[in-house]
Amino acid sequence: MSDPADSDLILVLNAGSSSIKLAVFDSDLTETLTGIADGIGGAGHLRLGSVTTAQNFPDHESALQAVLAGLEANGLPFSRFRAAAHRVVHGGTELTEPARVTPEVIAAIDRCSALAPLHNPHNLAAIKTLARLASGLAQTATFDTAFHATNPEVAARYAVPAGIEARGIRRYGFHGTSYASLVRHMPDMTGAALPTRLLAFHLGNGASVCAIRDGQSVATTMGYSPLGGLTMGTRTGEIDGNAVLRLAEEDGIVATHHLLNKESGLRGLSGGLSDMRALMEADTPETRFAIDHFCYWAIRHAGSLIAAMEGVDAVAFTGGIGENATPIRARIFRGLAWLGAQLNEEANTRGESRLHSKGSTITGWIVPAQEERMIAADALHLLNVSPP
Ligand SMILES: Nc1ncnc2c1ncn2[C@@H]1O[C@H](COP(=O)(O)OP(=O)(O)O)[C@@H](O)[C@H]1O
Ligand SMILES: CC(=O)OP(=O)(O)O
Ligand SMILES: [Mg+2]
Repeated sequence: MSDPADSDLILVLNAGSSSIKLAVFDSDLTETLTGIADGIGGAGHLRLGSVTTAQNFPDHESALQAVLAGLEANGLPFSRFRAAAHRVVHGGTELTEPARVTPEVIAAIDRCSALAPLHNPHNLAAIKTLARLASGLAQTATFDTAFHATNPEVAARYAVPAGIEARGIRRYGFHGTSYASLVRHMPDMTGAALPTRLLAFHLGNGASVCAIRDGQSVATTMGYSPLGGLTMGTRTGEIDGNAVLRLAEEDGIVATHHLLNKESGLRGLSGGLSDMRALMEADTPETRFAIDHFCYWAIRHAGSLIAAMEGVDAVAFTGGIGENATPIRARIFRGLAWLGAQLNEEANTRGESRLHSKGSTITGWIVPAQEERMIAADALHLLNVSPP
């Protein structure tokens, strides 16, 4: 047994569709290491701290094995960790709070796998692999859906009969870990209380917008799965159900699933590129249209969410695009000019956290996504409340 004083670190794992992000935190929530294994499914990379090596990752299992071997090589064997804390994308209606991983929680996550097919199976695989390789290690899970459990029923329900709703066909919403961390950290950043009506844009590969009233989610753009709402890197966003039915009938369910989740969105519109930085650099008519589509739908959905919270006091941008894609952020903020939003162009170009100009009736902010820190904080809370 290692000295418990040596095993005070939290390992956070965020297993996505093609990457596994990791972060290590100490008991003061200081981040001591970050890394990523990406390109899963082919030729990939493992980055730990500032060191990147090219590696082949045929599947998630091999990527996770490489992550764990890399941690060990960096003096971080399992015995140094107090817990492994996971981002789990879909918690359904059963898992609306962070949880210690137990056989019952694993079974509940499994039941949600069909609802988030690009994410949950990988989240679960990481949990099961760690349970096998480090059976004594405590594990916790933080659910992306949990933050939206406060949505009123009228926002969460689809207009389907009760029997269909009872089968779990409802709007859950995602990126909740990111929105929860935004709510927690924004007052420290701005030096003011959290705005009453906050419109938060999480713009990454997956993208969504959330209406946050008094710190609680009241509406969001994603629905039953992370496919709905905004135009995304490879996902359609909103699409008519009958169009989906026709595609499934003509092309089959597997091909339609792949099309909607992996070949659409920016990739579909641009003819191949899903990465916003690459799209901006390419600057062709197709990539320009794809970017127009992304911004138009972000603004149009924003209008719906603003109506749901009866106005807006502040706008926050987070995620890889929200934090870094200067012209995209500018277009979306300018898209709210009809409400009195005025961008400070220089501040936006410099990537400053405060984006609005003096006369703006709505404040605008960049708030870096801190999903991993949130997940580690949840784990520490769970461990301290109910130690193993
Ligand atoms: N400097 C940048 N300029 C424009 N886009 C950027 C920049 N940095 C990152 N991005 C974009 O952010 C997106 C990835 O966001 P991220 O939040 O990391 O995604 P995810 O966590 O969903 O995989 C990509 O489209 C990427 O091109
Ligand atoms: C829920 C979701 O879309 O997550 P990501 O943006 O990481 O793909
Ligand atoms: Mg993300």
